[in-house]
Amino acid sequence: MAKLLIIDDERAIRSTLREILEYENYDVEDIDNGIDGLEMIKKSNFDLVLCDIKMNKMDGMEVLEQAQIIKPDLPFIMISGHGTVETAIEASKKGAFDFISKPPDLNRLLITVRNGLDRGNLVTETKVLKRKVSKTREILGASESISKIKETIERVAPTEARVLITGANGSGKELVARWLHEKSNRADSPLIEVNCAAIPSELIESELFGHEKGSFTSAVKQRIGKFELANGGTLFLDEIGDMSLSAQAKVLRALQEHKISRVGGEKEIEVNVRVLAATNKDLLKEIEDGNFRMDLYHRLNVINIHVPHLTERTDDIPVIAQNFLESICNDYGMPIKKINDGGMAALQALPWTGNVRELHNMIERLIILSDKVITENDVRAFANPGGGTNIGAATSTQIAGLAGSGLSSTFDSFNNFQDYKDHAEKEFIKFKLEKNNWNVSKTADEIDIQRSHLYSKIEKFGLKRADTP
Ligand SMILES: Nc1ncnc2c1ncn2[C@@H]1O[C@H](COP(=O)(O)OP(=O)(O)OP(=O)(O)O)[C@@H](O)[C@H]1O
Repeated sequence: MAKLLIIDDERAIRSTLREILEYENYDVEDIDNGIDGLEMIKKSNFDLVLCDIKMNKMDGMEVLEQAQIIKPDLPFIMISGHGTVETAIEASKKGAFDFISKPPDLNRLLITVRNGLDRGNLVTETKVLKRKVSKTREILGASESISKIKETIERVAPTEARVLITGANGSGKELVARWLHEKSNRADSPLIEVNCAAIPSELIESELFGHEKGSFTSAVKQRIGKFELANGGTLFLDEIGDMSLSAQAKVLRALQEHKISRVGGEKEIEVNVRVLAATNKDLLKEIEDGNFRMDLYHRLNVINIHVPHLTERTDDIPVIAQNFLESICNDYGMPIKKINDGGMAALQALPWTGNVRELHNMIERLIILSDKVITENDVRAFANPGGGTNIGAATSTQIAGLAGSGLSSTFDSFNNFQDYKDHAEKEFIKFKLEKNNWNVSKTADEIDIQRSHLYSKIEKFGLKRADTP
């Protein structure tokens, strides 16, 4: 039964409304002033409020305004004996659902209340649905390549085909995987993600297939692996190019036989899982170098979706940037800022080494640091300090300065480019980790790479906190 509150300082009006509404089976409470009315709104869950405009202690418009802060979705119907068009407009501008005049017309009152309640339900339902899909952001962009990707998703999602999603970091591979799952017949079952780069190679098999208690030193209790957890649904193997060869052999067997066994277990367990995989590596090159199994590659690569680099689809930047701008401003609860034409053109000209993820971070930075209108100067000034977007920022004088500052002897100690790059990368990561007290998430955010990548770099360079043995 819907719960209604009447706020009106005229006793006769309160009892008339109450009688009519209770007759229609609504649960009604009433109060003669706005201050107590607001207290009641705070404490109880009303579905709708009917509120007089002209009241002594607190004006109805003020009640409406304050109620909107406490319960922004609560529908308000304003009542007035002085029903003028102006008042109605003012009330609806402030967020009232509708307006009725005194003395209330029975039919109009009932229809307005019913509509108000319907609207309230719709708002709640929409919020619930939005929350449900919130992890799957719309794939923005209308470029030819993005339109083709969307078309392929529609076509391939409802099938059981395995899909290998390729593309650079932050280009949207995971988003594509999410949509393949959402639009599949498995959408009601789980989508389980495994970031193969984030898991040390000795633990990946246990992560994927689970383990029996006591199967290795730290296996203190039985563990269910991701293949089993994804049963009936989809398993997304992200960064598959970083998976160890022994784990690859086991994944291959699971794909061929639809069976797995837990580490240290004898039993074979049947699994019904659709596998999607993603990588930023060139798997054919990895095969050539002996790091990836050819047979697994063919199993995974039934359909290939390649997500191009953002610089190959700069036409999409305005639409993505505008969407990010609105959603971030909304999240911060601030008025939506604007990007002027110069600012947008400057965004389109950046190198976007971190792709759409970097664009998102950049827009967030611009919202925080710029004034109402984001200009070309703002884009230049706040281009990513940690990533590669600041290309051109180091002047020739600065470079000359570096050469004269003793760095030239450092350069000299490296014979090849790769060694120097590794050294520079290692020192940079070490510096940032130490600066952030080895908070990996914070460091990953600051230097604009995925946490999983940071973990694999830490492993690759054998980095350790100064205080660990
Ligand atoms: N076309 C797009 N429209 C809207 N948002 C996008 C789009 N492409 C990517 N994003 C957003 O950019 C961020 C990075 O995307 P995602 O995680 O899918 O990239 P990825 O290629 O899987 O990255 P990585 O290789 O680093 O794991 C996410 O927040 C994602 O929602």
